[in-house]
Amino acid sequence: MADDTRLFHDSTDWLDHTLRYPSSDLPETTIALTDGTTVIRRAVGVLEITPPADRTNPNAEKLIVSAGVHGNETAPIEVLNGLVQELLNGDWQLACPLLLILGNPPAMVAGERFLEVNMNRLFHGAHGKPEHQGLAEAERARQLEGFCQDFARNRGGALSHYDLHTAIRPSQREKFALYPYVEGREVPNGQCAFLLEAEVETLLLQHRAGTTFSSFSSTQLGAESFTVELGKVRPFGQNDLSRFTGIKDALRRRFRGQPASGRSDPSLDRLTVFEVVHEILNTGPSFQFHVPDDVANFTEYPSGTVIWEDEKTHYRVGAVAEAIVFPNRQVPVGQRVGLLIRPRQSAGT
Ligand SMILES: O=C(O)CCC(=O)N[C@@H](CCC(=O)O)C(=O)O
Ligand SMILES: [Zn+2]
Repeated sequence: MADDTRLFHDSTDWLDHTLRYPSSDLPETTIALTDGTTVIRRAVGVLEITPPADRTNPNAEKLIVSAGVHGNETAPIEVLNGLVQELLNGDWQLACPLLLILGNPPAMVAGERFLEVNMNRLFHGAHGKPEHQGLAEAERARQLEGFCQDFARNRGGALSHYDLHTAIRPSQREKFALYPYVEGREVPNGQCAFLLEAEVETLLLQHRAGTTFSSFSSTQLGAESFTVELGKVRPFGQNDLSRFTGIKDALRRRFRGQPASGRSDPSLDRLTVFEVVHEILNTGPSFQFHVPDDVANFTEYPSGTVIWEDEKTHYRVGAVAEAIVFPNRQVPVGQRVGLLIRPRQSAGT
């Protein structure tokens, strides 16, 4: 068992510490576990954990895992905190470098998606835009980018980033991942197998680079990055964590450097792949969104349905039915109101 009092002071664990000191600029603190693993608390809610130099890293990788970029998406935060506690308890040994992030501590305390501005639109340099100057969430996004850049530069191994979320709406597909757009990139089979191991059976291919955390890490750091939606938003303590054992077990397996489970390649057929056809943006005062507020993610609309309109345009579903993901009319002008998607069409179809 580690002496984690220097890391977490008077708090019971990492999450408790993060919620007690959400906006504090605490100095960096380092401890060594009895097995030689180094744990650095780089900032509130940010741990960089490195196994001893003589330990093998069988999967030759390093991992960034983030949760709580939206403060009210609590289940993945609880999952990550549980894994940290297991490691500090000495339940298992770490094989690869980790950067673990609880993204937006003040919003976590408030139980809100964000306080001033949606932090998952502030990456990839967007934190530097004039309209975001002085906002705490922009400063946090800039700080997190810096930690990720240092980690990518200083630690060896192939980099993956999993940014864990839960969705506002119910979903016809409970768990799904989004693969940020990087020109020419194909999802590696090993990543597909990992998603399936985590019980994530649906993958959505983005159609252009954005300002999300996963888009930043894939484009700027060359990581294999995914935003992973694991269920529905609920307050701390109200999550049924038995619905999150897939991701917890799969991450623990990677942290320990164990080989992927023995599923053979044909199992990859179980992954259903969608592509984004159209990103709906709030175009301003005349914007009308015709999708009801309570519609579930992946609800399908037949060809010809008018989805949104404004004084200049109306958008109709094309020749093939399209499904809605992340419908949310409560976003500022210029931001995403939803994504329209359809099953990926293979080349030639
Ligand atoms: O349920 C919702 O409407 C939002 C859930 C969520 O936070 N999703 C992410 C997806 C990011 C991506 O496109 O990779 C977000 O909206 O930031
Ligand atoms: Zn989210």
